[in-house]
Amino acid sequence: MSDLSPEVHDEELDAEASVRPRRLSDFIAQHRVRDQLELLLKASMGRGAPPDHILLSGPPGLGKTTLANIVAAELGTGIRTTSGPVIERSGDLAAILTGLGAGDVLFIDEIHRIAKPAEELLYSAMEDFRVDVVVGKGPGATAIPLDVEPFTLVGATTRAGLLTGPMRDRFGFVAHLDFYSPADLDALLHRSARILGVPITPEGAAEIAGRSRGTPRIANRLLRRVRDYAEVRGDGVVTVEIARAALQVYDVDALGLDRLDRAVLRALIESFKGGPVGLSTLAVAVGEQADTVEEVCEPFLVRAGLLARTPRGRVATEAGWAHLGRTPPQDGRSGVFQGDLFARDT
Ligand SMILES: Nc1ncnc2c1ncn2[C@@H]1O[C@H](COP(=O)(O)OP(=O)(O)OP(=O)(O)O)[C@@H](O)[C@H]1O
Ligand SMILES: [Mg+2]
Repeated sequence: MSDLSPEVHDEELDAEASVRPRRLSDFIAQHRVRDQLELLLKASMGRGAPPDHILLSGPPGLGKTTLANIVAAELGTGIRTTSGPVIERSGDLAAILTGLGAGDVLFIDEIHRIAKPAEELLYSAMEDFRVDVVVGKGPGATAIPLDVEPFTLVGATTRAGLLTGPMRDRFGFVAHLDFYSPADLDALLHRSARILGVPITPEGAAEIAGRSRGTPRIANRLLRRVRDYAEVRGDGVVTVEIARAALQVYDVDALGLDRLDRAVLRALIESFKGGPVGLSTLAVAVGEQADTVEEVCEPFLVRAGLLARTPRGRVATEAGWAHLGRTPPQDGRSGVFQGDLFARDT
């Protein structure tokens, strides 16, 4: 996995923990979501009842897990963490639900990947704070109703579109996290550098911020890599020169694209003449899972205006061609995206 992938590396968990904000006031940017959450939490504490269930969606590394933990910290309650793919049988989920304390937060990561029977059990728990556990099989099976303490479900998903309607409807608060601006990431880098004890100049921080693909996790990761470089090849201070030299070593280009992003763009342009080409074909061309290309590379390539998703497939934009230093063919047959009416972000 590359340095720019927003997914978590194992050895990274400790490093992330040290800079992870604990309270809402430490959470950088995303002001709208922050304000809305603050209202929701304060109102519920005033009433002495747990807040509505909360759904957090957005690309990897933007702060969903961080916010889930912040919700519990602000409420002063316990938090139980699990994830969709882990809950295979509804019995697993029933055990978790009945073990919750009053007012606890249940955090289910990747909630779109929860198995169907467990999902149905979750409906009644979310709505009525009770679950029916079926014991036995066939005609002799009986449903035993069990009470669940009032709790708040915090669900996180990178693919809100994959959630079923009934599931989405049961969340009283839905927040979508968006990519961070370079200025936000700049503030985040200064905060992380302070916590890690890394001396950094304003220009050094700005250079890293601009190449972090709008993603806090990547900004923090690049900061750690640049710090390594500064300590080994410099005097420990992260300056703009050090940041540039280090990011070159780590193969991060001026827009923050990494090797896989560039491979996707290059395949699209060089192998498929700019598209349109289907996602799975494109994924095979770069030797990656379609999911990874769709969830990790594409959101950023689309946001950077280099690639567009159309009903006919993926196409490179003019900026995409230009980023690879190429001009799109002018024969009218190329897939250059001109911003047509049918473009949609699916
Ligand atoms: N708003 C923020 N302010 C400061 N740091 C942040 C913020 N958002 C995220 N981070 C940092 O980025 C890291 C990644 O965030 P987090 O683990 O919450 O992402 P995620 O959305 O849960 O990603 P995934 O979808 O991969 O689970 C955290 O360790 C945290 O340090
Ligand atoms: Mg997470």
